[in-house]
Order: sequence, then C-alpha cells, then structure tokens
Amino acid sequence: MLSVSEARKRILDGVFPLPAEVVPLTEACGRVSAAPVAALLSNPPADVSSMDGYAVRAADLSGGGVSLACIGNAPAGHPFPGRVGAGQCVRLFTGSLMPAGTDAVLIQENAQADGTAVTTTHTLRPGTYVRSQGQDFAAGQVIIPAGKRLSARDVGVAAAANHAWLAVTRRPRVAIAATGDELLLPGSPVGTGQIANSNTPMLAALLRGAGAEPVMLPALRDDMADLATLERMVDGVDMLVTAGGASVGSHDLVRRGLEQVGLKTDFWKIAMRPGKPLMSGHLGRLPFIGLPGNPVAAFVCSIVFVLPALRRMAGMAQPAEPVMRAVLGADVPANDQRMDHLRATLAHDAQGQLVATPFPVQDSAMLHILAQSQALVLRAPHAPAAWRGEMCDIIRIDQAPA
Ligand SMILES: Nc1nc2c(c(=O)[nH]1)N[C@H]1C(S)=C(S)[C@@H](COP(=O)(O)OP(=O)(O)OC[C@H]3O[C@@H](n4cnc5c(N)ncnc54)[C@H](O)[C@@H]3O)O[C@H]1N2
Ligand code: MOO
Repeated sequence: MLSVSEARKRILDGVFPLPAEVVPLTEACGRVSAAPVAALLSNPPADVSSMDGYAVRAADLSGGGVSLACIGNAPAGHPFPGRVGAGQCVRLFTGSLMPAGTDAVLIQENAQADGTAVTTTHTLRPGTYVRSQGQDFAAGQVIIPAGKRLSARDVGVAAAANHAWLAVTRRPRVAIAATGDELLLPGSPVGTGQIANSNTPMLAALLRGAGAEPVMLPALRDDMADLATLERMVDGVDMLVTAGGASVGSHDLVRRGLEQVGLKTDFWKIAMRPGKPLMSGHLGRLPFIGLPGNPVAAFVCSIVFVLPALRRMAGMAQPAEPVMRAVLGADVPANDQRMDHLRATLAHDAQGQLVATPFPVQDSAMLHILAQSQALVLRAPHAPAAWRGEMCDIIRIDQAPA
C-alpha cells in the first residue's frame, strides 16, 4: 500500500496554483499573497521623534548645561518649516518630523521650559530618540513574500507601506459530497438506521477556516446513478471531495460511480490509520479526493491531504501541515504497517514542555473524542511501543490553519 507521504506527493503533483485577484486591504487577512509585496513608502518616511520633547542639535548640549531658544512648535503632521540653528530648539512630539538642522530629541522630563527658553543640564548623543528614515523598511523593499497567508500583522505592514489593495490567489472552491443511504440533514427526524450527516458540515467548516470556499452538495445515495450526477454538480469548482463509500463493501460505490463518468483514479487505499480507503484522481481536469466515510478518518485525511492540496492551489511554498515535537503523555503500543494518527489532548508539564496524551480509545467514528483533541500523535509504520515521557511527533489541530 502507498505510504502517507507518497500519497500526499501524488495529490500535490496533481494540483496547481489558482489565478490571482485583487482585494481591498481590509479583506486581505487570511488570503494568500499572489506576488511579493514591495513597500511604496519607507517607514518611517522621514526621520521622526520617538518621544515628546524638543528637537535639538546634540552639539549644543555637549557642555552639560545650556539654555536654548525654542523657535517653534511642530506636532505630528505639522512639520517645522524652517531650519534650526545653533542655540535653538523646536517643541515636538512623538511622531513629529525632525526639523532641518536638528539631530536629537531632548525629552521634556529633562528640560525646564520658561517662556521660549528651554534649559537642561543633560547631554545627548546625535540620534537620541530619533527614528531614522526607513529604519523599519525602505521604499521598494519586499515586506511580504509571495505565497504567504496574510495575518493581521501583514495587513498592518502593507498599510504602513501605503497599499490599499493586495493581489491574492483566488479562494479554491471545493465541492463536498457525502455519500450514504443512511444520511440525513442534521436536525431532521431520525428514523431507524438513519444518522445525521456530520461530514459535510464538518469538512465545510474546516475548509472555510483554511481559506477555501466550500460548496456543500446534497448527500448522495449509495447508487451508481446518483453518484453519476456528481459530474453535473461540479461546474466552476476547483476540487471535488467526497466522503464515504470508499471502502470495499458492495455499497461502497464512489470510485466505480465516478469512473463511469470519467474519473481517472490515481490511487486507492493507503497505509494510514484512520483513512485506509482514501482515493485520489481527476475527473477531467478536476482534482478529486475521495475520503473515507468514518468522520474521524474524513477529518484526519482532510488535515493530511486536502488542506495541503488547497495550500498548493493557493501558491504556498510549504503545503504540508507542520510537524512539531511533544512529550508523550501515555504509553502507546507498537504500530502495524499503517501510519497512525492518534487523537490526543495537549497540556504543558511543570517544565513548560508540551505534552500530548492520546485518548485510550481511537475508533475512527468517535467524533466527541476528535472534538476534544488538540493534536494528532504521529506513529510511523512499524514504530515500536513508546512510553510516557518519550518525545513524539505531532500535528496540531487546535489552531487556525496557516
Ligand atoms: N471489510 C472491510 N471493511 C472495512 C474496511 C476494510 O478494509 N475492509 N475498511 C474500514 C475503514 S478503515 C474505513 S475508514 C471504513 C470507510 O468506509 P467508507 O468510506 O466506505 O465509508 P462508509 O461505509 O460510507 O461509512 C463508514 C461509517 O461512517 C459513517 N458515515 C459515512 N458518512 C457519514 C457522514 N457524512 N456523516 C456521518 N457519518 C457518516 C457511516 O454511517 C458508517 O458508519 O470502512 C471500513 N470497513
Ligand atoms: O482507517 Mo478507517 O479510516 O479505520 O476508519
């Protein structure tokens, strides 16, 4: 069976970055930059004061006691128009432009003002309390690389660099179809043998949080004709994700149902738990990922395969979920040939180290345990038993995806 990393590589090889669109800066948070963003302005645009006080010539203060003539007042946004000569100073405030001829700021706590006379016994080095032009970034400098999911901090730096609009990759539109005769819309009266469809809303929420635009299709019946209708429901989408009907039972028809309308299957079944019956391929040019129906398997496979594919479509350089290290909070048995993803809680120990404690029951239908989990503990194929206190690899599932 295909390994998890080989399956992910094959999925990533089958998807491509989407085109760019331009959005207002206020809509850019969470989107992915489509091109490097270069500063239109330096920050600060000119030398400015970092404190409230007086713009002085440092050389005037070198004697250790001086009285200066205050020749003007220059609040932020109101630059002093003239030049400051020897023995003179200008009243200014945090953010004020440094007047021509000055090179330091005497903070008001260290000065006595009496009318227009400002006296001090302090000495200053040139540059004291001055933020120099371009100290943060220079005009033309790249402040945001291409392929970065934009944070509120990126919005701030882009605004400071005078951008009102940013080019971002279009949100991937992902059609999600659950399959199963037993499925009902959550909230429906539930008859014998029926269950609420949890996969569609869960996956839509996960994908929306990851910056995609989910298109929730109605649940399909375990029926070749019903599955064939999928082909007509995916106009204008960038990826098709199904959940369910992936296994070997006689009612698990997704692969055959889609193959009859042109699906080219790339692979089916991988060495993963949960998620063994995962499948992938293309319906025409449309990338397709067939998730297993067990909701925990559908979720874990989405973290491991669907989100990386969406990141590749968004043009991100690092599509795979980052793997972190943690201390194991419980013993775990030796693993078989399937790479395992144990649902676990996270906490910090007395030394401040992250501790991941897998739940003792790992059934792939147990959504309540998934909902309480904050991480997946990764167990390589054939890993030997591991003991509480050993280090392990984890993927966090409790944070907004990046
Ligand atoms: N003989 C074998 N049986 C199974 C194997 C196997 O290798 N040999 N693999 C098992 C594994 S692993 C998984 S995972 C499941 C996946 O099967 P399917 O993808 O065909 O999923 P379904 O049979 O459609 O459903 C499985 C389970 O999940 C429930 N379900 C399905 N969709 C939803 C939904 N949208 N919301 C909530 N719950 C859903 C469904 O009712 C079933 O209980 O196959 C194993 N079997
Ligand atoms: O691997 Mo399945 O995905 O056990 O539930």
